[in-house]
Amino acid sequence: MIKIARKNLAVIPTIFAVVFLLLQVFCDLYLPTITADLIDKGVINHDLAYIKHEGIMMLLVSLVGLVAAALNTFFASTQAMSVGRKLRKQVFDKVMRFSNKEISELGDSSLITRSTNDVVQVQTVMFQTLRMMLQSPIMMIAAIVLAYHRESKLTMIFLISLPVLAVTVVIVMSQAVPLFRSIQKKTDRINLVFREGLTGVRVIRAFNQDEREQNRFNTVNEDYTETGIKAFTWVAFLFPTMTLILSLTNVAIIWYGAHLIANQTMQVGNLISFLTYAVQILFSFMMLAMVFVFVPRGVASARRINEVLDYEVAVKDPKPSEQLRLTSKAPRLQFDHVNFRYQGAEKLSLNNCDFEVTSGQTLAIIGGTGSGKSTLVNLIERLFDPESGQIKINGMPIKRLSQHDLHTLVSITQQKAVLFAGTIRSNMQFGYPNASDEEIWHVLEVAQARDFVEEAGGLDAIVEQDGANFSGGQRQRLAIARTIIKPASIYIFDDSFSALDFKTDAKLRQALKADSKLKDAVKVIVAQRVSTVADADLILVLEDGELLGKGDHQSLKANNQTYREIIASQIQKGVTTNA
Ligand SMILES: Nc1ncnc2c1ncn2[C@@H]1O[C@H](COP(=O)(O)OP(=O)(O)OP(=O)(O)O)[C@@H](O)[C@H]1O
Repeated sequence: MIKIARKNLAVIPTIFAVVFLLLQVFCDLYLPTITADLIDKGVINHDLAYIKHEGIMMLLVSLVGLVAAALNTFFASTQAMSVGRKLRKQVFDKVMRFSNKEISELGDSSLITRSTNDVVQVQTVMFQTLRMMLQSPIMMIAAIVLAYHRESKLTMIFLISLPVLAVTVVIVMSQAVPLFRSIQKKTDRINLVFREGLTGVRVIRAFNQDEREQNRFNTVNEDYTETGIKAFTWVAFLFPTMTLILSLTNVAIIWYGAHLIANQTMQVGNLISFLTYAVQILFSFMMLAMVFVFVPRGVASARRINEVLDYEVAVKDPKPSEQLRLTSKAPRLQFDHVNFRYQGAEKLSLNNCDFEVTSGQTLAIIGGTGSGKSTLVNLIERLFDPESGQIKINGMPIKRLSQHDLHTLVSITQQKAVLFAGTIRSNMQFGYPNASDEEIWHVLEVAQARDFVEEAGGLDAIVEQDGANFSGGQRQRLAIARTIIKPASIYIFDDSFSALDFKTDAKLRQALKADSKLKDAVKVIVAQRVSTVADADLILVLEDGELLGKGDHQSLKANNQTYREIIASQIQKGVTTNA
């Protein structure tokens, strides 16, 4: 929490918040002194001028206290909101640098909770620190000193009431704080189940598993609710108990004070101001107890946020001194004996992968499911680094390029087409912000998407979240258009043609080949169908991470058993058209 405060609180507004707080505390503490004087010197002596003077003074002090409280609240709340804004941005920026590995380790639902709920908890603690947490101890100590100064004998009552209050707070907090901590984890769990239910809603219905999912959600929801009720029951118990102690303390002060007045060892004004100090002391104690409810929750949240911010990302940029600069050489992609294994896996997912493709060439990767095709293309994008071997683009090891430069060189259509809520134009400009309408229509035409985009209403047609208002094949074509609108050296299409019918697949590949912008680039096509890869310059045949064949269609057909088997299986199924 301290780390977050140090990094994110602006100095000047924080100082203002503290200064106004101190001013407010001073005014609050000064008021009982004026009251005592007003009664003891003004009322008892029937001195009207003094009463008037002290009355105006009280009014002024109250007014200053009020303005100071308002200004403290203003600075405390704007600072707390600003800390929240900064933290959300920092978490978002960090998550943008995460690869799948980091996201799956931390969990995407948990990341959402951390950037929303946890940030709100930290924000609340920041506000309360600048408002109450500083105010309560200062007020309490100063009020005890002033009360002692007014009437030392009466202060003895606090020797009983304050320890009783402290014991009550400790008992309640020892029960409530662990419960509040576990609420955070349970929020993650609710988000996870809710999210799975949302994204998998069609599958759940198709398998008639609605009831099972509802029960699963009910279980986590009830667990969360029960924990919340238990935690707040403890808090609910705390406040009436504290109010009772406060009232009993007041009764004791009045009772003992009345005796002292009767014995003429104390004045009435002193008793009244002492009572005000007593309320301030006990009220500050209650506020401090409140802070003890929020602080542990906030600290737990701050820890969860720091865990994200301090998370060591596996793929890092090279040191500036080791970084290579981008050059405008003819594109070339090389895999130099690359081995790759997923974390914790026994087997290599890519074994001794070695090939080279140059400017204008098309590399195709074919193989069964789980053979390592996506792994290979993800390595080009540096979603993860190889265990051994090197990947080079334009002769430069990609590990020595900044990720920004690498992503400038590579443009990819992922296996699952991802579109963003907006319009067709905004989705296309995501690939190339300066793209003109003319350029957008051109790539839509190459990607065989022109017809359905025109039908949908042109470039301003709405794209819903995840592209939900387009079919799987249409989404893929839009994703392909977005990939090729970006100027790059290497274009990767990871199984991007799978949802297209044969005719569209063939037309799209032909248009890609004929496109002048892509002419000199290296094209990498991942596919399951032989017809999609047949006209590539180099075809890699993968099976279980092993590179079983390398060559063009004719040579593989003549010499490679696995490739022949793939062709045979597709002819049997009637899949190939021109193999
Ligand atoms: N994140 C991951 N963690 C661990 N293992 C993984 C991960 N992703 C993939 N694998 C494993 O690596 C192997 C290769 O997977 P990859 O996704 O590259 O296959 P693919 O050829 O693209 O398959 P498909 O055609 O079904 O997409 C598979 O055995 C898979 O189980």
